[in-house]
Amino acid sequence: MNAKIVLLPGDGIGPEVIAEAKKVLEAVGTKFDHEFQFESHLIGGIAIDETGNPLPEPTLSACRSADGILLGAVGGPKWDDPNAKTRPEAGLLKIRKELGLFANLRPITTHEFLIDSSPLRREFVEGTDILFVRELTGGIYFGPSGLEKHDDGTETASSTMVYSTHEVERVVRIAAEAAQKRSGRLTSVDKANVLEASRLWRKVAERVVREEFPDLEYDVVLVDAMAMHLISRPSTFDVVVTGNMFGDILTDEGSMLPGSMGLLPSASLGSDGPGLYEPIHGSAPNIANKGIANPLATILAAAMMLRHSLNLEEEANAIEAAVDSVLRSGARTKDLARGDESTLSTIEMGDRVCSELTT
Ligand SMILES: NC(=O)C1=CN([C@@H]2O[C@H](COP(=O)(O)OP(=O)(O)OC[C@H]3O[C@@H](n4cnc5c(N)ncnc54)[C@H](O)[C@@H]3O)[C@@H](O)[C@H]2O)C=CC1
Ligand SMILES: CC(C)CC(=O)C(=O)O
Ligand SMILES: [Mg+2]
Repeated sequence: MNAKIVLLPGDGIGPEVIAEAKKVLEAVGTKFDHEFQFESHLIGGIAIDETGNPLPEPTLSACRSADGILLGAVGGPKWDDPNAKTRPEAGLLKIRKELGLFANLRPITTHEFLIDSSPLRREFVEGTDILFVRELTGGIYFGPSGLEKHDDGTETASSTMVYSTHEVERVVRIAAEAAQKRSGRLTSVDKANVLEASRLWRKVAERVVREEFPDLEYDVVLVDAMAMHLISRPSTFDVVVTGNMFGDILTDEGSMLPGSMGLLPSASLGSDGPGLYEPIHGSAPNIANKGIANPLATILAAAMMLRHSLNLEEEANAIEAAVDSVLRSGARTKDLARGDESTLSTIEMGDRVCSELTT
């Protein structure tokens, strides 16, 4: 197959992990006889530096005509000035919105061969296999916001959580369909005891499940309690659907179940057009340019791209199997190593996955 893949390396460790994922995609292309054409474009802080815009028009139009989009990460202290006209993160929010990518799939699975990399005790972590479905183009990251300056020099700022019936319906359907294909359990997470937007979320989610997916085992959990249950009984969850900010926070927390943010990929999907695939982590400025970032989340995001956007299931499985086998062999980047275990660099880890694929 011929496919155009747009790479958006971004900032910090973004270019380092994207380089490894590209290498793995090239290895898969050679193994399965595909022609992947790669085009790199600007997003985030580097795009602000070069064009003044965190999502320049050429980037957006290249993405619109792509078969799949793979993103590293955006942001960093260089662009953190609260008085700046724009921020790197605005580019990421805008591309998600412009491409209509309302459903963000974030799988969290633990494996026997990685259990010792988790900071949590084995008995809590074992058997975890959760698919988070995070709403991605609504909620508090997209509602009206403002900053008011007062005469006495103080300020008032606001960010508003807004959800409409349609936004909840469509993401709950995606989650419910995924649950039907898995263990048939769906949990919706909200803060309906306090937030009006969550009360609408809960009402709509319950109706969609009752009317369209009556066979699912369905429950609702408040987000604060979910933060606890995610650690104390993660293996009891199957598919979890939640709003934009709650999903963002809970999945970073959930990354400690397998042991590192550097392991978790994500797929952002809309009703049509290309999907966008990225690790769940950010630009990790504290480890950028040191050659120690874990590239596996981005490599696994590339596998999700092959599966969901290019319909290449066998190729996606091959990447996932190669990653499993490399980890099973004991290979660890610094984030996963315990004690004085020896560690691989970002590039060495990418190389190990490639050679596993080609043997
Ligand atoms: N999707 C994106 O582009 C995202 C961007 N950000 C941005 O990233 C910047 C840094 O944010 P942080 O809060 O520090 O979150 P972060 O996710 O970049 O890093 C959190 C911690 O995890 C570690 N980490 C992250 N990815 C890793 C990897 N692949 N291998 C090994 N260790 C890894 C980092 O070293 C750090 O200690 C900010 O500007 C933030 O806005 C944050 C989250 C998502
Ligand atoms: C806009 C992003 C920085 C939000 C985020 O942290 C994420 O999508 O994981
Ligand atoms: Mg996040």
